[in-house]
Amino acid sequence: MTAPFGARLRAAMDTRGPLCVGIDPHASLLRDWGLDDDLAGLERFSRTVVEALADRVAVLKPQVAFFERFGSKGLAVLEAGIAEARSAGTLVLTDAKRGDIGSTMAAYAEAFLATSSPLFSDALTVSPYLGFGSLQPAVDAARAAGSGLFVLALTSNPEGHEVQRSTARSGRTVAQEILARLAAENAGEEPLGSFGAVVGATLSDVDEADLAINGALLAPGVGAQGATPADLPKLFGAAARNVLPNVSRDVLRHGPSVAALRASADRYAEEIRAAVGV
Ligand SMILES: O=c1ccn([C@@H]2O[C@H](COP(=O)(O)O)[C@@H](O)[C@H]2O)c(=O)[nH]1
Repeated sequence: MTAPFGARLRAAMDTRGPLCVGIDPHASLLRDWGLDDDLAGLERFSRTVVEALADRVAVLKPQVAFFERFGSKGLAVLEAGIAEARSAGTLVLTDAKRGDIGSTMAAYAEAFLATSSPLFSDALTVSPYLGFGSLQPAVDAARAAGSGLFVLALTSNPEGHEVQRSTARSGRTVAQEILARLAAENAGEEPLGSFGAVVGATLSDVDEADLAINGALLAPGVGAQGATPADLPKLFGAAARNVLPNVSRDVLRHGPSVAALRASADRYAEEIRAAVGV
Protein backbone atom coordinates (compact mmCIF):
# COMPACT_ATOMS: atom_id res chain seq x y z
CA MET A 1 0.00 0.00 0.00
CA THR A 2 1.46 3.37 -1.06
CA ALA A 3 1.87 5.95 1.70
CA PRO A 4 -0.45 8.95 1.32
CA PHE A 5 0.84 11.78 -0.84
CA GLY A 6 1.25 14.16 2.12
CA ALA A 7 3.61 11.75 3.88
CA ARG A 8 5.59 11.11 0.69
CA LEU A 9 5.84 14.82 -0.01
CA ARG A 10 7.02 15.63 3.53
CA ALA A 11 9.75 12.99 3.21
CA ALA A 12 10.81 14.26 -0.23
CA MET A 13 10.92 17.90 0.93
CA ASP A 14 12.96 16.96 4.00
CA THR A 15 15.48 14.82 2.16
CA ARG A 16 15.78 16.60 -1.20
CA GLY A 17 14.87 20.14 -0.19
CA PRO A 18 11.54 21.91 -0.68
CA LEU A 19 11.66 22.58 -4.40
CA CYS A 20 9.28 21.91 -7.26
CA VAL A 21 10.62 22.48 -10.76
CA GLY A 22 8.22 22.95 -13.64
CA ILE A 23 8.43 21.16 -16.96
CA ASP A 24 7.15 24.07 -19.04
CA PRO A 25 8.23 23.66 -22.68
CA HIS A 26 7.59 27.22 -23.82
CA ALA A 27 8.22 27.75 -27.56
CA SER A 28 10.87 30.35 -26.62
CA LEU A 29 12.70 27.88 -24.35
CA LEU A 30 12.71 25.22 -27.06
CA ARG A 31 14.32 27.77 -29.39
CA ASP A 32 16.85 28.82 -26.72
CA TRP A 33 17.78 25.17 -26.28
CA GLY A 34 18.43 24.89 -30.04
CA LEU A 35 15.33 22.75 -30.55
CA ASP A 36 12.49 23.13 -33.03
CA ASP A 37 9.07 24.01 -31.70
CA ASP A 38 7.69 20.64 -32.75
CA LEU A 39 6.99 17.22 -31.32
CA ALA A 40 10.62 16.09 -31.47
CA GLY A 41 11.68 19.28 -29.67
CA LEU A 42 9.01 18.76 -27.03
CA GLU A 43 10.12 15.19 -26.44
CA ARG A 44 13.80 16.09 -26.18
CA PHE A 45 13.04 18.95 -23.78
CA SER A 46 10.86 16.85 -21.50
CA ARG A 47 13.31 13.90 -21.44
CA THR A 48 16.24 16.20 -20.68
CA VAL A 49 14.48 17.82 -17.72
CA VAL A 50 13.53 14.41 -16.33
CA GLU A 51 17.04 13.04 -16.87
CA ALA A 52 18.59 16.08 -15.17
CA LEU A 53 16.28 16.54 -12.22
CA ALA A 54 14.13 13.51 -11.38
CA ASP A 55 16.84 12.04 -9.14
CA ARG A 56 17.24 15.20 -7.05
CA VAL A 57 14.22 17.49 -6.78
CA ALA A 58 11.28 16.75 -4.49
CA VAL A 59 8.68 17.41 -7.18
CA LEU A 60 8.51 17.89 -10.94
CA LYS A 61 5.48 19.77 -12.25
CA PRO A 62 4.67 19.27 -15.93
CA GLN A 63 2.43 22.07 -17.18
CA VAL A 64 -0.18 20.30 -19.32
CA ALA A 65 -0.89 23.30 -21.58
CA PHE A 66 2.54 23.10 -23.20
CA PHE A 67 1.96 19.44 -24.12
CA GLU A 68 -1.64 19.98 -25.27
CA ARG A 69 -0.30 22.46 -27.86
CA PHE A 70 0.78 19.38 -29.83
CA GLY A 71 -2.51 17.47 -29.56
CA SER A 72 -2.67 13.75 -28.88
CA LYS A 73 1.01 13.23 -29.71
CA GLY A 74 1.93 15.93 -27.18
CA LEU A 75 -0.14 14.13 -24.57
CA ALA A 76 1.76 10.93 -25.35
CA VAL A 77 4.99 12.82 -24.56
CA LEU A 78 3.42 13.99 -21.29
CA GLU A 79 2.41 10.42 -20.40
CA ALA A 80 5.95 9.18 -21.00
CA GLY A 81 7.44 12.08 -19.02
CA ILE A 82 5.18 11.43 -16.03
CA ALA A 83 6.01 7.71 -16.01
CA GLU A 84 9.76 8.26 -16.44
CA ALA A 85 9.92 10.94 -13.76
CA ARG A 86 8.00 8.80 -11.26
CA SER A 87 10.13 5.76 -11.90
CA ALA A 88 13.28 7.88 -11.48
CA GLY A 89 12.16 8.73 -7.96
CA THR A 90 10.55 12.16 -7.97
CA LEU A 91 6.95 13.03 -7.19
CA VAL A 92 4.98 14.29 -10.18
CA LEU A 93 2.46 17.09 -9.72
CA THR A 94 0.57 17.50 -12.97
CA ASP A 95 -0.47 21.11 -13.44
CA ALA A 96 -3.79 20.93 -15.28
CA LYS A 97 -5.92 23.21 -13.05
CA ARG A 98 -9.02 21.13 -13.67
CA GLY A 99 -12.40 22.15 -12.27
CA ASP A 100 -15.98 21.40 -13.40
CA ILE A 101 -19.34 20.21 -12.15
CA GLY A 102 -18.99 17.10 -10.00
CA SER A 103 -20.04 14.56 -12.66
CA THR A 104 -17.41 15.88 -15.10
CA MET A 105 -14.88 16.33 -12.30
CA ALA A 106 -15.16 12.58 -11.75
CA ALA A 107 -13.85 12.03 -15.29
CA TYR A 108 -10.96 14.46 -14.74
CA ALA A 109 -10.16 12.59 -11.54
CA GLU A 110 -10.18 9.30 -13.45
CA ALA A 111 -7.80 10.78 -16.04
CA PHE A 112 -5.15 11.96 -13.58
CA LEU A 113 -5.77 10.15 -10.29
CA ALA A 114 -6.82 6.60 -11.19
CA THR A 115 -3.81 4.33 -10.82
CA SER A 116 -4.72 2.60 -14.10
CA SER A 117 -4.62 5.84 -16.12
CA PRO A 118 -1.65 6.59 -18.42
CA LEU A 119 -1.63 10.14 -16.96
CA PHE A 120 -1.65 8.95 -13.34
CA SER A 121 0.18 11.48 -11.20
CA ASP A 122 1.17 11.81 -7.57
CA ALA A 123 -0.85 15.03 -7.41
CA LEU A 124 -2.95 17.34 -9.56
CA THR A 125 -3.73 21.06 -9.49
CA VAL A 126 -7.45 21.82 -9.42
CA SER A 127 -9.60 24.95 -9.51
CA PRO A 128 -12.33 25.40 -6.86
CA TYR A 129 -14.21 28.15 -8.69
CA LEU A 130 -17.22 25.96 -9.43
CA GLY A 131 -17.49 25.55 -5.67
CA PHE A 132 -15.17 23.59 -3.40
CA GLY A 133 -17.78 20.82 -3.16
CA SER A 134 -17.56 20.21 -6.91
CA LEU A 135 -14.04 18.89 -6.29
CA GLN A 136 -15.34 16.02 -4.12
CA PRO A 137 -14.80 13.33 -6.82
CA ALA A 138 -11.15 14.41 -7.07
CA VAL A 139 -10.79 14.39 -3.28
CA ASP A 140 -12.23 10.86 -3.16
CA ALA A 141 -10.07 9.63 -6.05
CA ALA A 142 -6.93 11.12 -4.50
CA ARG A 143 -7.65 9.45 -1.15
CA ALA A 144 -8.26 6.09 -2.85
CA ALA A 145 -5.00 6.27 -4.84
CA GLY A 146 -2.76 7.83 -2.17
CA SER A 147 -2.45 10.92 -4.36
CA GLY A 148 -2.85 14.60 -3.57
CA LEU A 149 -4.46 17.78 -4.83
CA PHE A 150 -3.30 21.39 -4.92
CA VAL A 151 -6.27 23.73 -4.90
CA LEU A 152 -5.95 27.29 -6.25
CA ALA A 153 -6.38 29.64 -3.28
CA LEU A 154 -4.27 32.80 -3.76
CA THR A 155 -2.63 32.57 -7.16
CA SER A 156 0.61 34.29 -8.14
CA ASN A 157 -0.94 36.54 -10.83
CA PRO A 158 -2.27 39.99 -9.91
CA GLU A 159 -5.63 39.31 -11.65
CA GLY A 160 -6.42 36.61 -9.09
CA HIS A 161 -7.22 39.14 -6.39
CA GLU A 162 -10.58 40.25 -7.81
CA VAL A 163 -12.01 36.76 -7.33
CA GLN A 164 -9.95 35.26 -4.54
CA ARG A 165 -10.06 38.24 -2.16
CA SER A 166 -13.71 39.04 -2.68
CA THR A 167 -16.06 38.40 0.22
CA ALA A 168 -17.98 35.15 0.39
CA ARG A 169 -21.43 34.85 2.01
CA SER A 170 -19.76 33.83 5.28
CA GLY A 171 -18.07 37.25 5.48
CA ARG A 172 -14.65 35.64 4.89
CA THR A 173 -12.75 35.99 1.65
CA VAL A 174 -13.12 33.31 -1.00
CA ALA A 175 -9.48 32.29 -0.42
CA GLN A 176 -10.05 32.01 3.33
CA GLU A 177 -13.02 29.70 2.66
CA ILE A 178 -10.93 27.48 0.40
CA LEU A 179 -8.11 27.28 2.93
CA ALA A 180 -10.58 26.39 5.69
CA ARG A 181 -12.03 23.58 3.55
CA LEU A 182 -8.53 22.24 2.94
CA ALA A 183 -7.73 22.34 6.65
CA ALA A 184 -10.85 20.24 7.26
CA GLU A 185 -9.74 17.66 4.63
CA ASN A 186 -6.29 17.43 6.25
CA ALA A 187 -7.48 17.28 9.88
CA GLY A 188 -5.62 14.67 11.92
CA GLU A 189 -3.26 13.64 9.10
CA GLU A 190 0.41 13.19 9.99
CA PRO A 191 3.00 14.30 9.14
CA LEU A 192 1.14 16.32 6.48
CA GLY A 193 -2.23 16.06 4.79
CA SER A 194 -2.47 15.35 1.07
CA PHE A 195 -4.60 18.37 0.15
CA GLY A 196 -2.47 21.43 -0.51
CA ALA A 197 -3.16 24.99 -1.56
CA VAL A 198 -1.61 27.17 -4.25
CA VAL A 199 -0.40 30.43 -2.69
CA GLY A 200 1.77 32.55 -4.97
CA ALA A 201 5.24 33.55 -3.77
CA THR A 202 4.76 36.88 -5.56
CA LEU A 203 2.08 38.14 -3.15
CA SER A 204 2.90 40.99 -0.82
CA ASP A 205 0.52 39.61 1.83
CA VAL A 206 -2.00 36.82 2.30
CA ASP A 207 -4.77 39.10 3.58
CA GLU A 208 -5.09 37.45 7.00
CA ALA A 209 -5.70 34.06 5.41
CA ASP A 210 -4.96 31.18 7.78
CA LEU A 211 -2.24 29.12 6.09
CA ALA A 212 -2.21 26.49 8.85
CA ILE A 213 -4.01 23.92 6.71
CA ASN A 214 -1.82 20.97 7.71
CA GLY A 215 -1.03 20.56 4.02
CA ALA A 216 1.62 21.80 1.61
CA LEU A 217 1.53 25.30 0.13
CA LEU A 218 2.64 25.25 -3.50
CA ALA A 219 4.23 28.66 -4.11
CA PRO A 220 4.73 29.45 -7.79
CA GLY A 221 6.30 32.75 -8.77
CA VAL A 222 9.92 32.33 -7.70
CA GLY A 223 12.31 33.30 -10.51
CA ALA A 224 10.73 34.61 -13.71
CA GLN A 225 7.74 36.16 -11.93
CA GLY A 226 10.01 38.09 -9.60
CA ALA A 227 9.82 36.40 -6.19
CA THR A 228 12.97 35.14 -4.45
CA PRO A 229 13.59 32.53 -1.74
CA ALA A 230 14.29 35.39 0.67
CA ASP A 231 10.65 36.57 0.28
CA LEU A 232 9.22 33.31 1.61
CA PRO A 233 9.60 33.63 5.42
CA LYS A 234 7.86 37.01 5.59
CA LEU A 235 4.94 35.92 3.40
CA PHE A 236 4.38 32.48 4.90
CA GLY A 237 5.37 33.07 8.53
CA ALA A 238 4.89 29.99 10.69
CA ALA A 239 3.64 28.02 7.65
CA ALA A 240 6.98 28.40 5.84
CA ARG A 241 7.98 24.84 6.79
CA ASN A 242 5.18 23.52 4.58
CA VAL A 243 5.96 25.72 1.58
CA LEU A 244 6.89 24.07 -1.70
CA PRO A 245 8.17 26.84 -3.99
CA ASN A 246 7.94 26.23 -7.72
CA VAL A 247 10.51 27.50 -10.19
CA SER A 248 10.03 26.82 -13.89
CA ARG A 249 11.62 29.21 -16.40
CA ASP A 250 14.46 30.36 -14.16
CA VAL A 251 15.77 26.78 -13.89
CA LEU A 252 14.82 25.67 -17.40
CA ARG A 253 16.71 28.55 -19.04
CA HIS A 254 19.93 26.76 -18.03
CA GLY A 255 19.26 23.86 -20.41
CA PRO A 256 19.94 21.93 -22.49
CA SER A 257 23.04 21.25 -20.39
CA VAL A 258 22.11 18.57 -17.84
CA ALA A 259 24.89 19.75 -15.53
CA ALA A 260 23.70 23.37 -15.65
CA LEU A 261 20.08 22.39 -15.01
CA ARG A 262 21.22 20.37 -12.00
CA ALA A 263 23.40 23.16 -10.67
CA SER A 264 20.54 25.67 -10.93
CA ALA A 265 18.05 23.37 -9.17
CA ASP A 266 20.59 22.52 -6.45
CA ARG A 267 21.24 26.23 -5.86
CA TYR A 268 17.55 26.97 -5.52
CA ALA A 269 16.97 24.01 -3.21
CA GLU A 270 19.77 25.19 -0.91
CA GLU A 271 18.64 28.83 -0.94
CA ILE A 272 15.06 27.85 -0.15
CA ARG A 273 16.15 25.45 2.59
CA ALA A 274 18.21 28.20 4.17
CA ALA A 275 15.36 30.73 3.88
CA VAL A 276 12.58 28.58 5.35
CA GLY A 277 14.74 26.62 7.77
CA VAL A 278 13.82 23.07 6.65
O1 LIG B 1 -0.80 30.77 -9.20
C1 LIG B 1 -0.18 30.11 -10.04
C2 LIG B 1 -0.47 28.80 -10.32
C3 LIG B 1 0.30 28.11 -11.21
N1 LIG B 1 1.35 28.70 -11.84
C4 LIG B 1 2.15 27.88 -12.78
O2 LIG B 1 3.48 27.75 -12.24
C5 LIG B 1 4.45 27.86 -13.28
C6 LIG B 1 5.29 29.09 -13.05
O3 LIG B 1 6.28 29.21 -14.05
P1 LIG B 1 7.50 30.28 -13.98
O4 LIG B 1 8.18 30.07 -15.27
O5 LIG B 1 8.36 29.89 -12.80
O6 LIG B 1 6.88 31.61 -13.83
C7 LIG B 1 3.67 27.89 -14.60
O7 LIG B 1 3.51 26.55 -15.04
C8 LIG B 1 2.31 28.44 -14.20
O8 LIG B 1 1.27 28.00 -15.03
C9 LIG B 1 1.65 30.00 -11.56
O9 LIG B 1 2.60 30.58 -12.10
N2 LIG B 1 0.87 30.69 -10.66
